[in-house]
Amino acid sequence: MTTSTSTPAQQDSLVPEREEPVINVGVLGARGRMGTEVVKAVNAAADLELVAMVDDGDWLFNVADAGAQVVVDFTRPDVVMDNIRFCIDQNIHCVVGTTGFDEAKLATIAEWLEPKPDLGVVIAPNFGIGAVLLMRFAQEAARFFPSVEIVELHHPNKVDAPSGTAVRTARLIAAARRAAGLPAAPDATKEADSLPGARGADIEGVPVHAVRLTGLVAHQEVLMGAEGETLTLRHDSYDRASFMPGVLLAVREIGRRPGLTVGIESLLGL
Ligand SMILES: NC(=O)C1=CN([C@@H]2O[C@H](COP(=O)(O)OP(=O)(O)OC[C@H]3O[C@@H](n4cnc5c(N)ncnc54)[C@H](O)[C@@H]3O)[C@@H](O)[C@H]2O)C=CC1
Ligand SMILES: O=C(O)C1=N[C@H](C(=O)O)C[C@H](O)C1
Repeated sequence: MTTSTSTPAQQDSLVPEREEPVINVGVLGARGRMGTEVVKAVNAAADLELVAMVDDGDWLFNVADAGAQVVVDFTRPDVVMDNIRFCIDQNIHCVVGTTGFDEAKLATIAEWLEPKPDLGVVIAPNFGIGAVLLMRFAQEAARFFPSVEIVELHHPNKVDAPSGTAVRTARLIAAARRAAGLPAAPDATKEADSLPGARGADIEGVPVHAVRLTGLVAHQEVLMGAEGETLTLRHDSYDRASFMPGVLLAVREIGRRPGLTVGIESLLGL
């Protein structure tokens, strides 16, 4: 069903030591690239029970009927809000890897959660531990470098561009720069003599470039420059198994984290 060569132990490297009751898990987007990997990882985890696999055209109520306590969503940006609404209505915790969230959508989800104080939604643009660390390192370094650009590189079937990770990284860098009193690079992507698009997308003053290439999975570089030196931070996901420890951590933790959590940094103790 998948091409991953990782072992269950590798996929479950953040498994807790303590004994916990089994958690019933439903997967939305179960036949997709990520959903397939999640199904495999949940099946390999002794403390998780896969109770429902739902894909496009399937009956969404299957997850509720099957008694899912946590749903994992890797679907599409245009359907994920409806899925989250459904899960909240059904009192099911939601771990969401699907991309495409802006502040307005996050605020809507927080509103939906208000009357359900015990329910949790975790939305993470990237569940890869290395990618989360890259974002943190980029934030740390941002105030020391006047120039910064992001290059994200993915498989050619990716639905969105730029990636959710690149958008979040750019916003975190921009916030760190503002906090340090650095100016946003003025019109960083709009040089007078450039072909439109040649300087990438402008996200809060950070140019973001998206590469789509057969052979790639998910990769990101943050390039920072100062007089006479550059710093390059790079992360590579060569296999979708790399996202699974983060996904399983969120599935196990969400019952203890009511409300909306964006990113898995807090779950990792960062
Ligand atoms: N947060 C993270 O760590 C990661 C996030 N992603 C994101 O996850 C999303 C999915 O990526 P892939 O798995 O590569 O896409 P994919 O296209 O392989 O899979 C999406 C699946 O969702 C299904 N689907 C569509 N509408 C549905 C609905 N209403 N209900 C249930 N299933 C539905 C599709 O039929 C498909 O099987 C994208 O937004 C991607 O950016 C991908 C990798 C890692
Ligand atoms: O679609 C993908 O593949 C990925 N999507 C996420 C994103 O948009 O950031 C995470 C990772 O980059 C893989």
